[in-house]
Amino acid sequence: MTEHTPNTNTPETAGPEPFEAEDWIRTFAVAPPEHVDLPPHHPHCLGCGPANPHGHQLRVRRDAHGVYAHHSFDSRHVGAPAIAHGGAVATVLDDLFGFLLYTVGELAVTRHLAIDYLAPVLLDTPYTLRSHIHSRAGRKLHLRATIENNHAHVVTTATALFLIVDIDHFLTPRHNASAATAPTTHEDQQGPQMDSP
Ligand SMILES: CCCCCCCCCCCC(=O)SCCNC(=O)CCNC(=O)[C@H](O)C(C)(C)COP(=O)(O)OP(=O)(O)OC[C@H]1O[C@@H](n2cnc3c(N)ncnc32)[C@H](O)[C@@H]1OP(=O)(O)O
Repeated sequence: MTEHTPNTNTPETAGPEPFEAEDWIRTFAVAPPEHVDLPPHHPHCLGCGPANPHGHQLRVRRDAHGVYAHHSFDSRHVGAPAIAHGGAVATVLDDLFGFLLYTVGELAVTRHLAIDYLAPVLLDTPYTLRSHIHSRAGRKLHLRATIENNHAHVVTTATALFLIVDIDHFLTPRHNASAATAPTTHEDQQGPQMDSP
């Protein structure tokens, strides 16, 4: 059995401030104006936190259709040479989806995220990211997003299922994690099973 060794890459940055969830949820009370930067999810958010030097510091605005951002990946996000790592692209898209919550006015979290990498996302290259709500059914928000280059070519598309949660989801995350140790996944219900060795 391999002994677990601690991650030594922990950055020496200040950790998040005490979680001010009540303040954060209040920002949902008012529909934000269009074409003005929306507030980050919180200052240290990996996707959009301005105080996270290792994050993407995404700046997102609302328009009539949903939300959008102009963004470039850089050498911190490299996967194959000169190409953004697929996980970095997924991070940014997941976070972009999280900004649609300002247009919903309710809290929600990612349950399912699917990405089609249609063409490489190049480093140091400007892209426009767009996201909108495709449909809503009760707690289920079905979301869509694209990444487009300056020649109007769509290089990535994504869909997500976000589920509306109440504020307790964020106030008691450890409780929620232990409560979900044996979840039924959608694949359990519908998808193919891995063969046993
Ligand atoms: C405050 C400041 C910070 C707030 C900051 C917000 C920042 C956003 C940042 C970006 C977003 C993130 O990274 S969010 C972080 C990453 N995500 C997470 O940590 C979420 C972890 N997962 C969970 O905690 C849980 O699974 C929940 C809460 C998502 C769902 O649990 P649940 O409430 O028990 O839901 P469950 O009953 O299983 O499913 C609800 C319904 O959805 C359906 N359903 C479930 N999965 C699927 C699926 N793949 N495809 C279709 N349908 C599905 C079920 O069949 C069911 O339908 P029916 O029977 O009802 O019809």
